[in-house]
Order: sequence, then structure tokens, then C-alpha cells
Amino acid sequence: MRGPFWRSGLGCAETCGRPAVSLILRRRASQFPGSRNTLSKYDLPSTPCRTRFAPSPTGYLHLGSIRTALYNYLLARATNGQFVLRLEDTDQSRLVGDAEAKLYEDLRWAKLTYDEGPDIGGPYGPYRQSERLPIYDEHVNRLLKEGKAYRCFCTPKQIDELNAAKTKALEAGHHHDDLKSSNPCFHISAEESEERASKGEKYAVIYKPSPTPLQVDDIVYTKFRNARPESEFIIRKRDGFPTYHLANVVDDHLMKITHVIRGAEWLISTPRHVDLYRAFGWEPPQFAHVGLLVDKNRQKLSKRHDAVHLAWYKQRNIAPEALHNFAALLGWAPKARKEKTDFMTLDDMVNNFHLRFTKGDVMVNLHKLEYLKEKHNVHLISQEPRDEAQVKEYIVRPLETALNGFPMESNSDSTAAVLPLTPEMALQTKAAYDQETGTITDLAYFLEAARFTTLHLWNPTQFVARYRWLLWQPPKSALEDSLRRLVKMDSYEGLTIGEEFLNRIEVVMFIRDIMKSIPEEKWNVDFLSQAIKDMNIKVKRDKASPKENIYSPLQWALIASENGPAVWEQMVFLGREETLIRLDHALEVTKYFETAREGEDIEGLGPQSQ
Ligand SMILES: Nc1ncnc2c1ncn2[C@@H]1O[C@H](COP(=O)(O)OP(=O)(O)OP(=O)(O)O)[C@@H](O)[C@H]1O
Repeated sequence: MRGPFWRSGLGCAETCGRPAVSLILRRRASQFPGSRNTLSKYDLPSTPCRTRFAPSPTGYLHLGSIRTALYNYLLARATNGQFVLRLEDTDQSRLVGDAEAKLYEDLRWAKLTYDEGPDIGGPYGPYRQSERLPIYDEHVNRLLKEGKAYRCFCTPKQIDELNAAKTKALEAGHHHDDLKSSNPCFHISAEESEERASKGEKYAVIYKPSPTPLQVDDIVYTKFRNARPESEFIIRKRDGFPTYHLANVVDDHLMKITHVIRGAEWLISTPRHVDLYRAFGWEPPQFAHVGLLVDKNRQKLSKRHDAVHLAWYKQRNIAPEALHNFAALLGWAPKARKEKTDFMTLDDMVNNFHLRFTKGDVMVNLHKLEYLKEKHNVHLISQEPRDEAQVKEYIVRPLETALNGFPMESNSDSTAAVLPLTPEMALQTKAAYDQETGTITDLAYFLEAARFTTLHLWNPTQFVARYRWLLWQPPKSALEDSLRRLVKMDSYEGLTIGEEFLNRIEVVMFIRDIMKSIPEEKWNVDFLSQAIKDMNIKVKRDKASPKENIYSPLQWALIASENGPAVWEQMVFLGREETLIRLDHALEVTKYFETAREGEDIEGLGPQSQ
């Protein structure tokens, strides 16, 4: 439905007064006049602030709205003030059934506790706008009585016709301002207007704005004014509900809100709000219009555009604390340099809060979320005392789920086994992870692996998949598979297959023999790294083959992969006993394949494992 001509064309002004974002997004921050910051505005007020988060229940919370909620929460907490939740449910046509219940659930999950709200009440309730209609009526009547607004009895059809006429007139060269009050209802006398309303005729109420553009003092955008005076705008719709413009002004005033932190899509409408404050003779609150969070197409994250809601983050096991850091840092940063690199708790944020927000849209990059998730994990692990419930929820449980997705091979597994798995080979596994119950029995073991592997715990599935051979499963079937592939090749990296087999057998035997001579007490990173480097020099000197380093065959023998953490780190992690078992096993299995290959019993090497 198109709106009447006297509306400025701002979004769904015809239904609720909420702006269409695309219009606003095209207007970049740098285009806003008077955008120089003044420092004092960034400091926190010395008196308690009352802030509010006022979503509409027309969908679920997303990153953009939760960040706004967080900033308001932080300001209230940082000044010992109050954080108010208000439900802006005046756009009845867009209500989503379970949005309100979900809002409470999401805010609880996000740990953004509010002091007053629709579900808990408070001294300035009700906090659901649909329950405040008499309050808005009272204020609309006041503006009508004072001649600052007038009733429009036009039907939607008439409004469409008026709009069409206005478009035509503009096309014919008439100036926008000349047509401002060409609404016929503007000229209806106060008596007639009263009478028609009292007879039950449906009407909207239109505000007559100030003839000169008004200035907004904004913390982020400093002094802002629109180039033109405001067009007339609706403050009460034909269905009796107020538009956003009226409701937010009346509510913020009556609820004694001192600071309004909201998305920059509202900046352009704020002169209207300031105009209304003036009309009522009220002092406006302090505004801070924060940059919009946008996706890679520069589209505002919004319910209208199906931005991913909080459930997405919950499903990915993102802790609220990680989300706080992620959301807060999109357009704000703590003052102290050191803290920028640290993981912040909600309390840290409260203690470091200030009002210096960045201007302009902020594009959301989810990679940073992974980084913060990892930081949160590190925070959980290193915290003293540890919050065991959180460690369980965000580290242990996801790891167990990942581990259970990769069941350990058993001796009776006939799909891969050529050589029997000795019981000792499952040594590490049994100690750290109980496959029977699917639970981790030694978390420290996994944390240690996460410490020295490059792939951290933020993605446990990848972590476990990549390091399963190192973590809890000897690389038996993987070694066999790689050899099975090798015997079917003609050559391997410049060597014949026979030379490659010989090379592996020689190198692994050489390493194994030296490793066996290293006692337990010298089994540490320093000693092993030196020993392995020395071995490598020796092999390079003695062997004239192109495969003159020991790292690749060694990695392969230990974890059936040529990539991984430094081999000495792996050896220390596995321990002396397990390392020697693995080297023995790699040697045995390579010899076995070499014998079969020489006897050309390639097909008899057993079925391929998955
Ligand atoms: N992408 C965003 N960036 C910054 N602030 C946002 C963003 N989305 C919402 N907000 C702010 O969060 C608060 C609540 O938003 P609201 O419930 O209207 O969500 P919305 O997604 O903007 O909804 P709609 O799609 O209906 O416009 C408002 O102050 C709004 O300015």
C-alpha cells in the first residue's frame, strides 16, 4: 500500500512510522552534516542513566538488535541506572505470534537482564505499547487541541488519489513545499473535525511540523539536521494505534529515559521526534545513533530481511559471552589498548564502557566470531576458579559430540585391519576418552592437544577429524590406506615405488632405533627437537636420494599425515611408549606391504577401509 503524499516516503510510515532501511543505507555517514565528534560527549554521565531497548515483536532478535540492547544495557549498568525493556507492538499487521516469548528467552540467554519490562512490570508501565493506547490518545488530543495536529478523514483510496495528484504536480514542476498542506482535511474546522470524530468516523491524526529544520544533538553524529523542513507526518493511524514517531517520544518521556541508543536508521527521523518533544514542551533525551550492522551486500541486518536470529548462534555453540564481545566490538572498543586484545566479560565491558561509537555502517565478518569463540574457550579454561558448568557446556560437550562422530576402530574391525591392533596401541584413547560411554575422562589431554595444534577448539568436529590419529586413535587404517594407494602407483615423488618403500623402512627404522635409546627423563621438546634435527642432518648427508628429510616419513609414521604440529611436540604429547609403539607399527605395516608388493599379491592386501 502506498502512503499518502504528505508523508515523506520514509519506509512503512503508512503502517508504523518505521523507516525503510534501503533509503537510509544509501546515505553514508560522511554525508551527514555536522559529523565532527566532541570528546566530552563520550564520557559517561555522572548521574544514573535510564536506557531502553524497544524492539518490535515482528520477528526475532538478531545481531544488530542484540548489539543495540547490549549498548543500552552497558550504559545503564555502568552508571548504576536502569535498563528498560519496552515492546513496540503498534504495527499490528506485522506481529509474529511467538516473537514476544522468544524475546524474553533470548534476552535471558544473552544475560541482558532488564529492570523493568512487559513481563516483570515496573513503575512506568505498561511496557507493551498496545496497552498504552489511552496514553497516546491523551497526548494526541492535546496536540489537536493546541492546533499542532489535525484529523484526516480520507479513506486509503482517497489517499492514493491524493498521492497520485501530488506526484503529477511534482512532475509538472511544482515545488514540494507548495504542496505540503494540500490535504483537504487540513482545512476542516476544529468543530467539524470534533463532530465527525465523535460520530465514529475513522480518522488518522497528522502532525504539523515546525516550518524550519530542527537540529538534533547526537552523541555519534553530533549536530544533525535535515536539509529541508519536515513534511507533515502521521502520529496516529486510522486503526487508533500511534506511529513510532509519537509512541517513542511519549514513552521515552513518560518512562524518564535519559539516553536513547538505537540504530542509525532512526537518525533521519529524529528531527521529527525533537519537534514533538518541543511541541509537548519536553526536554529530549540524549541520542546516540549507532552505525548499522550490514551484511556483505550492505543490507541492514533486520527482521524484515530475515537476518539470522540468536538461535543460529546458540546452535553453533557460541556462548553469550562470545557474542557480547563480538557484538560490542562491531562499532565500539574499550579505551585501554591492552584490553582490546583480551576477552571481556560483561563486567569488564561495564567497567570500560564509554560512548565513543564508530560512525557509519559496519559490515559483519563472521570469521571474527570464530576467533572470539576460541578466546572464550581459552578464558573458560584459564579462569580461576573454573566455571565447570560452562567448561562442560562449551568445551566438553561439543568435543564429546565430535568424538562420538568418529568411533574408534576395534581389533575386530575387519574392513581395514591387515595387522592386528595391539592393546597398548589404544593406550591414550582409553585414558582420555571412554568410547563405551562416549565421555571424556581426561579433559587436560584434549586441552593440551588444542594448545599445540594449530586447529583450536572452536570447531571441535574439524579438530577431532584432523587430529583423531594423534588424539585417540593409532593411525592404523590410515597408514594401511596410504600404503594401499602407494602400491598401485607407478612412481612417487621421483622414486620408484620400490625405492619409496625402502626409503620409508630405512628412515623409520633409523629413527626408531635412536628414539629407543632416549630415556624417559629426556623425553621433552628441547631434547627431542635437537635429536631429530641432528638425525635430519645425518640423513641428508648420508642419503643421496631426493627424499632427503626425515620429517615427512616421521609424521606419516606417527599420525599418517604429512601435515601436523612439530613432530617433537607430537612425540611429547603421545609419550615415549606410544611413540615407540607407533614407530614399530609403521615399520611392521610397511614391511608387510613391501613383501606383498614384491610377491605381487597386491589384491591380497585386504579390502580398503573407508
Ligand atoms: N542491523 C542493525 N544495526 C544496528 N541497530 C539495529 C539493527 N537492527 C536493529 N537495530 C536496532 O535494534 C533496535 C530494535 O530493532 P527492531 O526490533 O526494530 O529490529 P529490526 O530488525 O530493525 O526490525 P525491522 O526489520 O522490523 O525494522 C532498534 O533500536 C534498532 O535501531
